[in-house]
Amino acid sequence: MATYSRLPGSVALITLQNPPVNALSAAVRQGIVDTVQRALKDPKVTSVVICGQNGKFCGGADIREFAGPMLGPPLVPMIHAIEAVDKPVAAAIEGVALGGGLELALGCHYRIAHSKALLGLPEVTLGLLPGAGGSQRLPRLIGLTAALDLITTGRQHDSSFFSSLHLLCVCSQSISSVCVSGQSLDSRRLSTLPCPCPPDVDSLLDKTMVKVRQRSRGALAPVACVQALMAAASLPYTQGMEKERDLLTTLFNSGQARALQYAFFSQRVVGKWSLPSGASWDNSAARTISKAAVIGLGTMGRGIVVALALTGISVVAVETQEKQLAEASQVVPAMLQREAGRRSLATPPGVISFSSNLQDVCEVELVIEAVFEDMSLKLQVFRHLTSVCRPGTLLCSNTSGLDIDRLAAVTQSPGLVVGMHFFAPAHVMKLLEVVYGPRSSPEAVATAMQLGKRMGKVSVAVGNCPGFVGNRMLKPYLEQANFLLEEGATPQQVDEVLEEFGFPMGVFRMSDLSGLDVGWRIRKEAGLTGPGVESTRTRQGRRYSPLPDQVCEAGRLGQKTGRGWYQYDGPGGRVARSDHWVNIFLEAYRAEHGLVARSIAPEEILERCLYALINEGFNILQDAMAAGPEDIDAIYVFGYGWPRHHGGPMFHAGQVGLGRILERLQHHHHNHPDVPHLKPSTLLRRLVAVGSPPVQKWREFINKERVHSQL
Ligand SMILES: CCC[C@H](O)CC(=O)SCCNC(=O)CCNC(=O)[C@H](O)C(C)(C)COP(=O)([O-])OP(=O)([O-])OC[C@H]1O[C@@H](n2cnc3c(N)ncnc32)[C@H](O)[C@@H]1OP(=O)([O-])[O-]
Repeated sequence: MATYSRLPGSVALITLQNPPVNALSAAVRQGIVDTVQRALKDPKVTSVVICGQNGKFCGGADIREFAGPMLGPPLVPMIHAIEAVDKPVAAAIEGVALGGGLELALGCHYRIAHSKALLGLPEVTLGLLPGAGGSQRLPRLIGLTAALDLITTGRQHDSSFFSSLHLLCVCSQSISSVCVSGQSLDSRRLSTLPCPCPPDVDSLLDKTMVKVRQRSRGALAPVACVQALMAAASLPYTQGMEKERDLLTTLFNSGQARALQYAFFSQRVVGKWSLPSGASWDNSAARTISKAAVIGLGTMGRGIVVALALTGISVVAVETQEKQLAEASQVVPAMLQREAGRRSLATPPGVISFSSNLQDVCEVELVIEAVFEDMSLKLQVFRHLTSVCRPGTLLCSNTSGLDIDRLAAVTQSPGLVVGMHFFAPAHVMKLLEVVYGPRSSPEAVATAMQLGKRMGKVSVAVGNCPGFVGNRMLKPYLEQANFLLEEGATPQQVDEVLEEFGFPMGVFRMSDLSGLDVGWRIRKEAGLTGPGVESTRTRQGRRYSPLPDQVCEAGRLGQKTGRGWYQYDGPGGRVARSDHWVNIFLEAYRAEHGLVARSIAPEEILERCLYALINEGFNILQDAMAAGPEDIDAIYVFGYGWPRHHGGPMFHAGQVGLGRILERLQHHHHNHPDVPHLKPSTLLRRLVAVGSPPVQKWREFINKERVHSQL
């Protein structure tokens, strides 16, 4: 709703009220229409101020209402009517003015914002465009070039940025005493103004279109945003608004908008974590950490040190190898400075002290171990930590898939051990998997989740199983990609199909970037390859592809060696070029194993890679290693480059149709009975059997099935 009050004098104050961010729900829109009418009818009122309750102007259209029928007064005519009134209307902006909230402000004749307010048009991130006149009014006010950048990226900025674009005036006191009466409104109605364009407008629009297509492959909304701004640059306002409406309708009805809105909510759902034990975000207290230590200063450890220091935590950074320590103590402060500058931090970074002595962690509250991915080494570190740290210190491991329970078992307080699985580079990547074992205490999980949030991560609580959630699902995906090479595909073919789907990098390019030796070492530890293991295509009772092992044995470890599945300009090179060596190698391999290459359709490549991964997601839900599909989807969107406009693997499964996924998995499993990952999961079968409920209902269904022991 919106409330109406008269300030002393002749100003009417309209206050939007819809916690937590005063989103423009049907009730709020109706409230605005009614209160504006009231102000117009009152002869004593000479000006109107619109503000939001609780120090937040407005977070935009109410996204929760998008799934239902349109009720209440529509936004576009409401904003237009405000712009047309003959009493001056000012938007008094505190907190946020985002999306429809900023569009409402653009319909007002004046905008006054608190210096700390955050503004922007983030609709593109929800698969939409600013469809309440924002795509037409904003460029008329700040010019086409600046509007293109803001609208196609959805970037948010503070009020001083917008003040420099003459969008608003900044004030640092209370906004309640704004006085704007007695001034002419003719030039304040943005819809009546021309759109300032640079002389090379066509070239600017063309370049932006190319850029957005490259940046967000396959995404519809950024392209529609450019098209709407083309209309603003070339058409009168009314026709521009028609174009905006048509484009918005197309986007609204697209699966991409549904996927992106789902991704918005799933990011928030994962913060409200719960464990099978009943512990959850609202019944478990987190400790506030101010001193932490990181053990191991390789790539991951360095990133973690920077991520912690950026939140103001003092860090003891420990590395026992002198050379590595000397290098890290040079590199880490520079990384911190760069990142702190980029983020214009409010909190000063924490102090980092470097040490080669594990004893130096004795005063900290939390330790993150980030040594080499080797169980015996990690066990040794945990044994040592438990003897030197103060009782009550939280001990975390950055392992990407090793058993947290085994690490906990060698400590004095197994309840204080959790996994904190960061993704490289750890100070940049948004995802954090917080891994709990059966003995992890709610306090330890809550503290790790809270710490992740402070570091700006999307933290997801996951169960302790090999590979946890993300890497466990990655395994069948990688496996299918290798099998496809055996059967006749090339790395480029597979990568192109996956990149066309929207991944920033196909599976082989990604493996080259991460380093092929990472998986090689894990397979050696699992006894799947290495000296004494027979070079067959069946190992441990199932189909196995020795292809990636053989590539490593040839000294090709990916970008770091200048060669892997592709060739690069040299060690550390970034640009992948196809390599004749790989084609010859694949031919020789097929000949050796009596395999006849066949031509494989892109659909088969996509289905086998994605559906094997999705199937494992169902197994993970079935095993209660993730609380719900949103957890898996957030992990894939924020940690594995899953295209956000496809929502996440589990959401995508729902979009494709669970029946279809089941049928295709059955088909591929029939053709490859020696690949267990293609065998459809029981949960998938059960969901199909009950009529394929929407993804939002799965969590409830799984819990019920578990109670009745159906899973
Ligand atoms: C016709 C077309 C018109 C127009 O062009 C389209 C739009 O405007 S599209 C819209 C364009 N606008 C946007 O894209 C802005 C989207 N919002 C944001 O970016 C951030 O939420 C914000 C910066 C506002 C606050 O960040 P923070 O302080 O870290 O807090 P938080 O993020 O945790 O959120 C707290 C709670 O608020 C909820 N909620 C938030 N916004 C909305 C909403 N619009 N609606 C409903 N709910 C919303 C959120 O779900 C959460 O609920 P819960 O139940 O407690 O989990």
